[in-house]
Amino acid sequence: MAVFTEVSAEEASRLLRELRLGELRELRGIQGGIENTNYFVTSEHEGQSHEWVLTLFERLTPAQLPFYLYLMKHLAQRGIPVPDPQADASGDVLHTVCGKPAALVNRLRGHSELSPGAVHCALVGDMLARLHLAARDYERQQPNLRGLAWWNETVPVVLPYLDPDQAELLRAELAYQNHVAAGSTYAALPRGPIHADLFRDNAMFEDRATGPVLTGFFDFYFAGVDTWLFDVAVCLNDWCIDLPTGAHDEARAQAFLSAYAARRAFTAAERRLLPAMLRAAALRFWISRLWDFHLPRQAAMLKPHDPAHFERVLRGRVTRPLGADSGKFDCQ
Ligand SMILES: Nc1ncnc2c1ncn2[C@@H]1O[C@H](COP(=O)(O)OP(=O)(O)OP(=O)(O)O)[C@@H](O)[C@H]1O
Ligand SMILES: N[C@@H](CCO)C(=O)O
Repeated sequence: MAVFTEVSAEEASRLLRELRLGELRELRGIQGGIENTNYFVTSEHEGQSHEWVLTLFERLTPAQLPFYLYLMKHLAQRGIPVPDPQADASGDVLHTVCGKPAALVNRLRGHSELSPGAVHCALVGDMLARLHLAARDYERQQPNLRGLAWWNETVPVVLPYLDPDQAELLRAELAYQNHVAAGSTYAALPRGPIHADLFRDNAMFEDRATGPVLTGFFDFYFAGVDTWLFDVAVCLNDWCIDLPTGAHDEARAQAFLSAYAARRAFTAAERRLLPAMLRAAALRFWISRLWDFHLPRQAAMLKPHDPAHFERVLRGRVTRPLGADSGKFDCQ
């Protein structure tokens, strides 16, 4: 469980009172997650029970948080199923709990699908395109704080922990990504607010008689303004791979891309840079996992993610680009 800060029932009750959400009935630390402290909260208001998620932000600052919280509100108001941050009497959605910046959002129904099929990937592709389009008129600006500038800063910090072969791959890939980002095709990529961390464990589904239904995306705390293609690549590298090997699953990748493109057609620049962005997305999570693994923080119980997984994914994206097996890949 990633509980970095213990929240008492008194603290949680105080927040519920401030937000006029009724009486605390249950407070439970959440297993999973490595960035923030999360609790499930149940409140009772006028005889009705309500489920919430309380997040205490451990690394993000109060200056960075309004971008994420108001983005979630913006999307929720446009019908994208995402948690809606609850406001106090003066309309503020950023609160303080145990001296930390905190937010309370509605709990999404359903469960994560950790072994997705093509049908789940298509639902995610469709909703991701809807999210990109719905966020176009979001006015706050904040870059992807885990983008190229952060990779350039962090690679020298993690390099001393790597063997020569890994260090060579990391240095070479970073140089390649700096080169790609300096080019005119990259400059032509459409951009806007992106989720930037939309892994299998950041979406919920409900199983209905007619098939799975996507009940929402959550964990927007790595969102930022960046290329839409980077978001697409992050999803392809997680939802549409065989986890043990990191290899693409072409049926799932095709389902994801076709559903996305049915909502928003990919541009010529996007089609050209998809292989490079798949490498960028693998590099991003290899670096952050190396950083979390070798420079860990204190937590009541914390399982860092395995960095070797994204080293494997990156090697795969370099040596076997998407479509290499079938000879063709369609993201029209
Ligand atoms: N709004 C929500 N509705 C339902 N469940 C949620 C919600 N927010 C968080 N959870 C649950 O809490 C768990 C941890 O949350 P989350 O993934 O946001 O952790 P984190 O530490 O903030 O981020 P990360 O995934 O980046 O490590 C999730 O796997 C999910 O089960
Ligand atoms: N999704 C990330 C963790 C949170 O950023 C990973 O799997 O490394």
